[in-house]
Amino acid sequence: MPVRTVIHGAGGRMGQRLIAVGAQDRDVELVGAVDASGSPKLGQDAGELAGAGKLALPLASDYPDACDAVIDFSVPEATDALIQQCVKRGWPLVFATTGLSDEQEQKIRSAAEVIPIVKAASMSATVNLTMKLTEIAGRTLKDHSSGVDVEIIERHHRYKEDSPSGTALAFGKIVGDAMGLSGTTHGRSGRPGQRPRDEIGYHAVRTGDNPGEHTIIFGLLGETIELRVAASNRDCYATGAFTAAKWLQGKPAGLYDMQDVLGLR
Ligand SMILES: NC(=O)C1=CN([C@@H]2O[C@H](COP(=O)(O)OP(=O)(O)OC[C@H]3O[C@@H](n4cnc5c(N)ncnc54)[C@H](OP(=O)(O)O)[C@@H]3O)[C@@H](O)[C@H]2O)C=CC1
Ligand SMILES: O=C(O)C1=N[C@H](C(=O)O)C[C@H](O)C1
Repeated sequence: MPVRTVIHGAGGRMGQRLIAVGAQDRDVELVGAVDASGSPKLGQDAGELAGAGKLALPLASDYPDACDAVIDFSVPEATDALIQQCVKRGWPLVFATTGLSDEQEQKIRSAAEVIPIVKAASMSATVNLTMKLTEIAGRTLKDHSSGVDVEIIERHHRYKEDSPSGTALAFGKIVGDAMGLSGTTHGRSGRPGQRPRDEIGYHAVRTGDNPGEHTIIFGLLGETIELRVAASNRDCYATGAFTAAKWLQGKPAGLYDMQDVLGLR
């Protein structure tokens, strides 16, 4: 049976790609396209809006009566209402929105005591594989005699509102845990002095229509290793989100991530 899926944030850049990718997937049935109650796009056919042809699925601010999973790519402010719905109805949730407050993060953790949730800053398979490689690099280089400087550069489109990206922060957490680095700096200017050893530097670039690119630099004395992963369009995130929605079927309540979905744990 196809996984009956609701897309939350269906009118957005990612939402439209989810509609287009989901419409082509025989193991998925799109049963809801939810967007903000004030959106001027409400009532439009989600398939036509996504350039995927008519799907008889109007963009709406409310949910259908039944579904097997909700996939969310929206805004942090929508988190409360979204998780209330999912918890009330017992619906599994794939949560992809980034830039949450600590309070919103806590609400997701509480909801995961009741329903199964996959939450990941990136749904892309190659980004998640790069996270595994980053962990290995961090563990391997942790005690290198020359010292190791870790800098994370992320590039995204001009419309992105949060910074650094959720994925850059996730890379930073992985490398920080692996190497015991506790400090952070965001860009540098003026005369900050010599680079402290225990800090991770984040650099957020915003240009054009870049769908997402991350480089993790491990700088030693005498050599450098860089791990770089780049999307050429948004479909890697959409495909990963549907993989997660299928994986969630029959799972018990809990907070999972794409490392669990992809067997990378
Ligand atoms: N984890 C991952 O793999 C990825 C995560 N992301 C994240 O996904 C999020 C969305 O990105 P993107 O698609 O580019 O952003 P967009 O701004 O294009 O889309 C957000 C959508 O959410 C809608 N929205 C706003 N308020 C609500 C609400 N209360 N209920 C339902 N929908 C609402 C917006 O409607 P309106 O325009 O009318 O306000 C818009 O259609 C970001 O946080 C981004 O970082 C993005 C790509 C990959
Ligand atoms: O806003 C985006 O576009 C993206 N956001 C996510 C993030 O903040 O990490 C994932 C991806 O890089 C695209």
